[in-house]
Amino acid sequence: MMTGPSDKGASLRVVDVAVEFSGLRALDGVSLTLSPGEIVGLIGPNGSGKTTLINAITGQVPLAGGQVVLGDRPLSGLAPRDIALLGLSRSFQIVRLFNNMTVIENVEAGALAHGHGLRKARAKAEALLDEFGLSARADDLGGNLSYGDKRRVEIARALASDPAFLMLDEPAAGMNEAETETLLHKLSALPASRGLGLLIIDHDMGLIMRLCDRLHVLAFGRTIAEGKAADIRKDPAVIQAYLGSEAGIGAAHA
Ligand SMILES: Nc1ncnc2c1ncn2[C@@H]1O[C@H](COP(=O)(O)OP(=O)(O)OP(=O)(O)O)[C@@H](O)[C@H]1O
Repeated sequence: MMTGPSDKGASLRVVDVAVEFSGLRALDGVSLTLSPGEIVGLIGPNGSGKTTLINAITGQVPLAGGQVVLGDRPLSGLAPRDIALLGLSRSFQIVRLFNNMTVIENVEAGALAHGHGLRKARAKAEALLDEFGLSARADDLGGNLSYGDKRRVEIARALASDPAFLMLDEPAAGMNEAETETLLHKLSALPASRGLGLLIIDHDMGLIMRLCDRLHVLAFGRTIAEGKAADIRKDPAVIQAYLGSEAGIGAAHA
């Protein structure tokens, strides 16, 4: 079993990755590097392979080609739990909380799973609940929370393991404008305060454009563009993929 996080400062590299489902190529030749301290947005139309890429990085789906490397350590073939122990944490598009556990227990679970003792896990969970404005909900059952609160608990739980890299799958989905704005500020502070690299999928282009240092764009399982948000907005291949107009990128999912 793997123990301990990888070297802080190491980059996460996705190299020429392919994933297949019953012969369908969901990802084909995708390469991406995520470094500590940066926020990369992973965007693309529905079904373009964004969630599959996170699943491939975190070991939830096997690779049909290419590799994922953390520092100089290949992750391919490792179980999701071992990849998580190396410092890769994630949230899910459909929130996965323990509905019959309290909010603080849910967040503690993230720390306990990474080998922290009870006292340290509790202290970490309390600090994270405070950071994400969830302290008043600490003793509520996970299942009784609003959708936006569930998403924030899931992010807090993912952070409880002190990850080197955090991958968030549509963290703002279902949030109202005020909740999204608060989330934006919390997320934008993470790379500097914790030195982590953040990979984020979201259909809210306002959020993505403001939050991300760089964007990586998928369509039909392939990379069609990567670069700075301002350049991506004007990229003809991206405009074509998003309903055929530049306004479409901002308006289609805003
Ligand atoms: N477990 C699976 N089994 C079979 N096909 C799958 C599986 N997971 C994903 N796919 C297919 O792979 C393709 C990419 O799906 P994926 O969910 O990664 O796209 P996405 O870009 O995240 O989409 P969305 O924006 O709608 O969440 C789709 O055609 C999808 O139907």
